Amino acid sequence: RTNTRLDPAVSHSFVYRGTFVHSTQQKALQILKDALLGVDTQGKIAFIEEGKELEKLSQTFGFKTSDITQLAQHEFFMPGLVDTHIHASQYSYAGTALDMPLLQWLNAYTFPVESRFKDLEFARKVYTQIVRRTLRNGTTTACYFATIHTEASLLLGQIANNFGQRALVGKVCMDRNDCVKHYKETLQDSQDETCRWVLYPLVKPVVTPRFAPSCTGALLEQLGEIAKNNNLHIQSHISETLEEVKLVKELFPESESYADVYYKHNLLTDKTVMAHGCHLSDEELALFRETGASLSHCPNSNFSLCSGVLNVRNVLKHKVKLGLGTDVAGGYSASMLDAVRRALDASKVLTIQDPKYKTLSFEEVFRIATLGGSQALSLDDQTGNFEVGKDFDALRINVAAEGGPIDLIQDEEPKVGDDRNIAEVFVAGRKVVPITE
Ligand SMILES: Nc1nc2[nH]cnc2c(=O)[nH]1
Ligand SMILES: [Zn+2]
Repeated sequence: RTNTRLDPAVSHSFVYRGTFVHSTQQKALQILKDALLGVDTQGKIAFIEEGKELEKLSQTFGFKTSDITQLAQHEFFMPGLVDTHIHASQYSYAGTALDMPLLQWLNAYTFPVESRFKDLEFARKVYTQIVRRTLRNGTTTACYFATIHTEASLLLGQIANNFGQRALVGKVCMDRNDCVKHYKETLQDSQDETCRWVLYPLVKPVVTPRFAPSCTGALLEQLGEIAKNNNLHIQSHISETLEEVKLVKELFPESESYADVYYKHNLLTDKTVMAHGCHLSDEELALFRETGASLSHCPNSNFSLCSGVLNVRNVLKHKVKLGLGTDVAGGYSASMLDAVRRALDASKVLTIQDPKYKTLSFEEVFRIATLGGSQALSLDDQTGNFEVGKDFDALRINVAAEGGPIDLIQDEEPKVGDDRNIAEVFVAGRKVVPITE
């Protein structure tokens, strides 16, 4: 299917004036009032400067005052949210089946549902719904797990691209599954199928060993090779539960730690994102730092499956790159704003357990959900904040949205909103929400 809406030739340059909120390396939350932001025909940020520079900017970039869209008092732009870990294939049962710990949950619910993605019509239905839902919730970049089925995984990439969502899409690899015996593949198939990929402007492949217990050492070895030879992104799970850590110790007795299993197979690189990491040791975090690998914090999932609580302060202390993830359907919500709230809750749990633990501020979590996520996915040269030269991935927030969840009482009050406050979503300068098809 061709989609003229996504043809770069039809996009126009534009300018907004008003409040812009984003994160930088120096400041967790920077609020730019009365700023002018221009987007070029390639969807990139051409300038972001103070309103008083209007004269100079309009001359340099050749726009008229009448070309500027003025934001209202109760509106602002923020960077798009980056979901660093989400299972698109598990969306059909999100919000159910959270009554077991991880390893039982995988066998009882996950593997049987994922087996169904051999059926492309089922895949199309679920994948269309998850892309629409996450876009409406402000996820401009998603790092997806699909299933072991290549055709369906390619379809997910096509759907994300057609709706205009930036995405990494992973065909899941697993050659070990003793519980749902037909839901696995041979080593050779896993390898060959991983190498089949169609390129879209917004969508890239990500090498995806499910996690160490689903893979033989030989498969991990091959996937590490493929990633290295093609300079590909890598994603998996690590140290989500204690039971899983114990299992990995038994399956890979020659490795010093869970992180060492991935490290030995060349799967910890500066383009790797590992989900969870709740039970990683300081030595393992140091290995992440050394290799440039990152973590995806998925607090809703960690609470829902009673897996653990990630000590984010300790991760940041080790200077490991960190993003936020929904981990649908271990996490019951596909909303990154939910992930933000749960990340704050997780941090407060640690403070309740130890009053000396410094709770994360909402500014810090905002940064992890935007700039942090882009760094965790090694996409921070393209997205994550409003720096000149990056793509314009942005949410137009209306604090006083009609039918929204909050009331404006005093102008400056910080408030917690939800998807009803997300009026418009832009990816690479294209308006992708409201969805027009
Ligand atoms: N939460 C979660 N953890 C996993 N570990 C291996 N597979 C999965 C999965 O599908 N979800
Ligand atoms: Zn997961």
